[in-house]
Amino acid sequence: MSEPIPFGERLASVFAAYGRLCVGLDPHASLLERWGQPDSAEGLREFGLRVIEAAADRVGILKPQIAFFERHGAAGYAVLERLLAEAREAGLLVIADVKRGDIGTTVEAYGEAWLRRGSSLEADAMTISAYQGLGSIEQVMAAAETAGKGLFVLAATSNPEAAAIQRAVLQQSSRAGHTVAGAITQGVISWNQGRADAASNSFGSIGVVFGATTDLRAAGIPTDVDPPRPGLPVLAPGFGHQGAEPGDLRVRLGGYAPGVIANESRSLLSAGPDGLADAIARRADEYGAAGA
Ligand SMILES: O=C(O)c1cc(=O)[nH]c(=O)n1[C@@H]1O[C@H](COP(=O)(O)O)[C@@H](O)[C@H]1O
Repeated sequence: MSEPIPFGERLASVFAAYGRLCVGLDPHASLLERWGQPDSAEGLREFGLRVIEAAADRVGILKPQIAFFERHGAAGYAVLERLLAEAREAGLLVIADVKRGDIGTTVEAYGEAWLRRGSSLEADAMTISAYQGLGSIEQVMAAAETAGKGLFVLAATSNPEAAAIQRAVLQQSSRAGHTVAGAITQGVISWNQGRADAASNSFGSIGVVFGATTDLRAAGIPTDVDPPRPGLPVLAPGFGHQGAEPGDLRVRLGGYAPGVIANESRSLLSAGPDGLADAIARRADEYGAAGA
């Protein structure tokens, strides 16, 4: 196998070619109905193929939400395998939104499922939870980098219920006094900075998830900071349906803005199969016009 290109480098190329919009592949039952598709594996396949067709060459990043495929059991996973392969063949950077996490040895198996080169579920990156401690996912962070893959660690998510836990202040640890969200963010930044080739990379390969609607300062993540070096990839859902707009990006994300992947799912998918390509192109232009 050829030497993999680091995920952070691939992300930088995608930003340069297409900007930061990421199309969310979230086949909600209500959307399948609106698209005239059955709520079945066949419906998922048709829906997914149309989304990939509309996204390819208009944006550079696709985020399938795995729950909507898991609803259909093995048949849903079979469709997902095909869609992941089609999307990657179409040149899209694919972030599998799986939100996995567990003790170290088990979470390593999740990493192999979604990020191992040649796996039937191979994606370019996955979302992951550090609720069992950032140390529990270190092996996956290392394995992802070796394979040229990325990870997005949940830090300050977009759902309002998250605040009580994510804003809690650590009592004991080298990051005592930081919020949970702040400590995870700093841990990921430090990890990227500790890589041998950190200085030559524009982006690290390990990123975080910040909700675009989240008050990051209140979550203990100051945004009036110089962008970290290497840059921190930030998966930011919450644009579109959840209320954030392209023009808000710099204000909300501050020094983290350069690494932001702006995910939109329902706001784009609700344009239906016929209007989707135009909706994606229009929205990609809006991010560009907002200097975002
Ligand atoms: O990790 C995620 O992608 C995620 C994190 C988060 O904090 N909030 C959030 O909405 N998401 C996901 O982002 C997508 C948002 O969808 P829309 O609200 O329809 O744009 C869904 O797939 C969510 O599961």
